[in-house]
Amino acid sequence: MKLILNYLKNYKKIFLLNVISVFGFALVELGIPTIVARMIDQGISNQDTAYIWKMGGVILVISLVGVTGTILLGYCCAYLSTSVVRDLRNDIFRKTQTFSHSEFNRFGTSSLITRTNNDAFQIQMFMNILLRTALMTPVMIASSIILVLKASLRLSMVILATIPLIILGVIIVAKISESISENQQNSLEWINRISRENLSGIRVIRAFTNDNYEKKRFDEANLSYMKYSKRLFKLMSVTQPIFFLLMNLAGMLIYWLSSILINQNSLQVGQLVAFMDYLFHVMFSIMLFCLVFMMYPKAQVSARRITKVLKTTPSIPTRIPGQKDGTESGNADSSDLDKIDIKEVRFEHVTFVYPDGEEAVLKDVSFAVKRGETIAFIGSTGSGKSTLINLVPRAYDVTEGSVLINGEDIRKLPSQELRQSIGFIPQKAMLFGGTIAENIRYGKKDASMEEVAHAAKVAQAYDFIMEKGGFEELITENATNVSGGQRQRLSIARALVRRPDVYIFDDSFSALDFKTDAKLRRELRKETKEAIVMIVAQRISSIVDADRIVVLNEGSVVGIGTHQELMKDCQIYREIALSQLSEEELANA
Ligand SMILES: Nc1ncnc2c1ncn2[C@@H]1O[C@H](COP(=O)(O)OP(=O)(O)OP(=O)(O)O)[C@@H](O)[C@H]1O
Repeated sequence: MKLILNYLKNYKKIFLLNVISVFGFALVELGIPTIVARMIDQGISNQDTAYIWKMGGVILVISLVGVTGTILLGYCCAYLSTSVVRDLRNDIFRKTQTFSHSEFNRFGTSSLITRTNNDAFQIQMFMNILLRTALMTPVMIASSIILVLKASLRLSMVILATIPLIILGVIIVAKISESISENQQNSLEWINRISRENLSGIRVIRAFTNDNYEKKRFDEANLSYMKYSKRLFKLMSVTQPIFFLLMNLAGMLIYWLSSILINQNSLQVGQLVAFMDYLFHVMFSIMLFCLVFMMYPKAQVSARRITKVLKTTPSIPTRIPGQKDGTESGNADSSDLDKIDIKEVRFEHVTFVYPDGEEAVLKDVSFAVKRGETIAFIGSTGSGKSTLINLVPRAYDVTEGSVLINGEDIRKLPSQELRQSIGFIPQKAMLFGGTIAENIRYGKKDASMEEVAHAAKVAQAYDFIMEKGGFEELITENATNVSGGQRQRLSIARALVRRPDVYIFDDSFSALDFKTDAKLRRELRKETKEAIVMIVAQRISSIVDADRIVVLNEGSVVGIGTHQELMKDCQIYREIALSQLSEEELANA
């Protein structure tokens, strides 16, 4: 509720219109029965045709006001609920943009998608009902009760006795449905996760003929969602008939009492008709109120899940261009950000433990690299190479020790400005939907066509781009129309076009053939002469000519030096090298 009110504040005028239309609607709904009662008791009983015509005219005018009010109410509700949910989705999206890897790991991608889409939709549905009924229901209930009391005190007792029963029932139903709704949302998250994995991993699933296994996994999640949805529907299907039964019983009691009162001449037929109308309005308003109450737990669960995202403080402050801090919205481009002129990257006794991990993945790592130098990292899988280079763009912050940029602790530098000066080529090349040119320009939004083409040439991507039909060729979803090696070369071009101070290649040449790898490195050397180059590689041939090679073993540095120095002094490096190249090849390296 607090979440909705916070966002509603931005739409005060429409909200006011919403309130006015609610009162208009209530006036019409309650005014007509009073006039009908008069028509019966004064017009029909006395056969006063003129009076009947006059009252008929009043009913027509009031009905027209009612139609206008209803249309206006519908418009305001739709406008407010869709606008608030759009703002909410934007804020969730902007907030997640400020998250560091730790927050992404904590929430999980599927959960963030469910919160942005489904939870926000639940809020929209709830708001739509809430805005229609939250104001109208109390107005209708209060006015109807006053009118009912005025019409007949004795008959009113029946209604007044029924209301507490209904309210008690609603509270019980709301309590029961809250936990069911929470489980239902969690099941939906589960379905989303399996769907995502299945759609993106379809090739692996097929290759391992695990279609049936995946089907079972999906069925399980789907069944769980169905189980909780069924429970909610069952609850509703029991609640509604009981409510109507209660309403009919009250109606029967009123008719019975009325017959006695009419016989005693203490009630007129017109009054009874109006009374039944008011009774209907009281009950109907309470029913709408019940609906809000029943939807409330579900919306509350969604609001709680969304608030959790919005209230999360990123462990590494990230300023999105145009935003003053991590929460405000902004539309500025990354080119509006200043760049940090990086001249040196230094690791001093760096130890790192993942937020959800127990053991240190990096232990007391120290090295330095300056402009114009290439530093490479090698080691067995899981030795901590990717973790190490991810500390440079502040995907995570160190646990102990420090990473220094130009002698200053990285934690004191604004992360976005720092990232502006880094060209990161991840282990798993990621391309976006759009043209090849757009994908390369992702590194520099205002890059000219010459710059794009040059980057593609250096990355050895130009020839295959031409063969594919040029830079305007579309990359399909999940980049299925380019091979693994082509994907890597495009993501290298994307970093090159940026001309950053620091290049970070995380095993980015692994899918290239030896010839292309060698040619690419030759071209890269010319391009990155003035920059800091950090390369993670599995292949010795990719790093032999680096100025310095850091050998990692279980998170610790076991050797630093040139290829020749390490061949002499580092046992682990020698073993890796000899497992890949012959003595002769190594001697010529
Ligand atoms: N997000 C994470 N949370 C917890 N532990 C992680 C996370 N990412 C990696 N690790 C662990 O950290 C260790 C180092 O992983 P890292 O990816 O840095 O190794 P690597 O040397 O790059 O391996 P590879 O050559 O296979 O890519 C591994 O034991 C891995 O399981």
